[in-house]
Amino acid sequence: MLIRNATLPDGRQRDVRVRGESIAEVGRDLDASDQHVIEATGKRLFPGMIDAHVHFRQPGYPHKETWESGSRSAAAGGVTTIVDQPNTDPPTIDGESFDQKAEFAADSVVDWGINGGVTADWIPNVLLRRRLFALGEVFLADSTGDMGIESDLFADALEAATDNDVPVTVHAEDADYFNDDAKARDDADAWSAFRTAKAEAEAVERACTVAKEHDATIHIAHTSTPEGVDIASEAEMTTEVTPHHLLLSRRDLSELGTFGRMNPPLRREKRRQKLYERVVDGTVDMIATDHAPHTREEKDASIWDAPSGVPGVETVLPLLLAEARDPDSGLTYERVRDLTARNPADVFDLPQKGAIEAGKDADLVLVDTTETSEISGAALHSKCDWTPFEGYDAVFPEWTMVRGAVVYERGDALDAADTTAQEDVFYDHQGENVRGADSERLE
Ligand SMILES: NC(=O)N[C@@H](CC(=O)O)C(=O)O
Ligand SMILES: [Zn+2]
Ligand SMILES: [Zn+2]
Repeated sequence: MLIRNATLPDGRQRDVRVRGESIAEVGRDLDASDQHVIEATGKRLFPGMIDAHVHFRQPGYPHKETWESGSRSAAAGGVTTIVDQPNTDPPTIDGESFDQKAEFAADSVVDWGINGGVTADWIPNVLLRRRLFALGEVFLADSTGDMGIESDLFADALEAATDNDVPVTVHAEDADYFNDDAKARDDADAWSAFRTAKAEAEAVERACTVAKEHDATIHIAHTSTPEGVDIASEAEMTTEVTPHHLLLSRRDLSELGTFGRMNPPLRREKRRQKLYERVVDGTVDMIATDHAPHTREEKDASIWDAPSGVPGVETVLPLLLAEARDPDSGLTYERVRDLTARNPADVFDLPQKGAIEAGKDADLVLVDTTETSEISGAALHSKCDWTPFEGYDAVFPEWTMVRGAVVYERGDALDAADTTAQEDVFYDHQGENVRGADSERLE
């Protein structure tokens, strides 16, 4: 198959030849005889996004999301690899729970990784020898699933993971710095007042210190403050930022209400802007969504009762591409590529992923950045039919390819001239564990 005359993120126009599961060749005027040709003139081709932080909810909460619905949502958003977090039921903390989740993951149309969690009951020697993507998110405070742990256990877990060459990702909040005064309030902003910016900064600082003591590196999940990013970056640790912390602030809570409750919470507009600057200037390593679906019914509760978390896997790349269209944002298409593909592949050691180069997996997304459309929760493919980005401008993929197989085609992109809405199409495809097949499991 030949994708002809696509514009790459750096602006070069190239043909891309896909053979089997891989990119065979990237060049100009490649021979197209005997080839299925996809015409891409005027369109941009991106490496598929690696979203290192999603919650697909199976086993345990299939009414919120399943591997099928979550991975379709990912594919429709141009995400070709996802990494699932351990706060499912049962939590992913031992061999059995890992294997059970891996069976659910067989429903995924995109490639995947499974993270392992740490609780008092975890079985490190077994868990760390599975084909684990990373240990994490290790919860330094309670979030959905109440998996918060004490400092001593964190240090032990870090040591065990590092001994087994397993990366560690950390949910860094410290409940000692939560502001109990906020509990007297019942407006949506009370959650942001409660889980303070200082609680994040302190936890990042402590986690980085423990990591240095153990000669280990850690990756800080969903950093929501410029302070947290700076502390981690000065300690030479890596960070991710979610689309909601990048684009939303406490100002938006009057509209979002309890649907805007997540951990860590939305911050003040000034902090959001400083976080954005760090995403633009390269201090932040990657964007990851923390896709945390909950139903409308669940979210429609008091601020102290609503579950924490917002969906995001389908809207993240479309939102970033819309940002990159605007030269004033400072975010370039190249930077978007780095934040969504190159850097996560680098940080988490996925040499086969993250770039449009000969020899890499053919994980590709074709977009038309000359136009935007408005995000509508009802049109998304997640079981979660709402989004905090309702009405935002976005650039959705025309199609998404995983290891050489087109897994998703947008209905209205099939025949642009025909405006009678056509159905989006998903093609059968079995996503694979990016850490290798089960049968190759190490002893
Ligand atoms: N971020 C959230 O607010 N919620 C996540 C858990 C987490 O990532 O902390 C969830 O699983 O619902
Ligand atoms: Zn978290
Ligand atoms: Zn999370």
